[in-house]
Amino acid sequence: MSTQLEIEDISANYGREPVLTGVSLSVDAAQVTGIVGPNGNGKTTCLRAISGLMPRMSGVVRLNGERIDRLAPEQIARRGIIHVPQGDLVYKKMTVRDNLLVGGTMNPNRAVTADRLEHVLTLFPRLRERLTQTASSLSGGERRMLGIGRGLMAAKMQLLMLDEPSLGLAPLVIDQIYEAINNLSQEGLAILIVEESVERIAATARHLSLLSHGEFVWSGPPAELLASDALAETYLGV
Ligand SMILES: Nc1ncnc2c1ncn2[C@@H]1O[C@H](COP(=O)(O)OP(=O)(O)OP(=O)(O)O)[C@@H](O)[C@H]1O
Repeated sequence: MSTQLEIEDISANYGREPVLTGVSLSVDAAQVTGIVGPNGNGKTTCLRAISGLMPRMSGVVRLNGERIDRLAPEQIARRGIIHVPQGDLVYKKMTVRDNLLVGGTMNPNRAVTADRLEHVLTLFPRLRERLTQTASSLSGGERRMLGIGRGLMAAKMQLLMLDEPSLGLAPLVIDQIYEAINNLSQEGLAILIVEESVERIAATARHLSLLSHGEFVWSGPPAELLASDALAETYLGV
């Protein structure tokens, strides 16, 4: 399995306090990798560091062996790193179709955009049924699908990063979102997901890393984390 993304010894901060201290991680193609851990421990910051959104950081980020940590966010996006942030950042007054087309504005031509649109609508049939509706009329789950779908309109996709894709959704909708994630992974995409809950991501991820106070304190297969009372008690408060 080829390694798509490697981060090495990343430290980052917003102000005086370090938020990440020397974290390293790799993400393989055709696999789902998860970062889990309690709120406020640096999970989102980790994704932001990969996307080039952390001006105060050190360490190395490589995509397919090439360093990208000195590139601007838009250059990193053009290399194929898709970052779907937490919350549903959709344009509420625009239709589902137009929201998706916004995701394809950097594409080289219309044929690529048409191809991507068909891919997204196959992945999320609900969006096909609602193409001409405004985003404001969608349910929470449909809005989440639209946010992910907009990211997937990009011409180049090397790594998909999702920040808490299940947040605030009903279990049935979470299952649908994770089914789409599984399909994307089977198509060969490397996927990195931040989730607070280990249970939510355990069946999908091949590998999890547990972030606590800005450091990875454990990495391994999800079953190992679920089976460890000591890890769960110490770091997850369960
Ligand atoms: N823009 C910012 N400016 C200053 N501090 C920030 C900023 N964003 C996050 N922080 C702080 O950095 C720390 C890590 O936040 P981060 O969002 O990465 O954690 P998280 O594990 O993803 O938690 P959550 O799931 O709640 O987003 C927190 O203490 C947070 O308050």
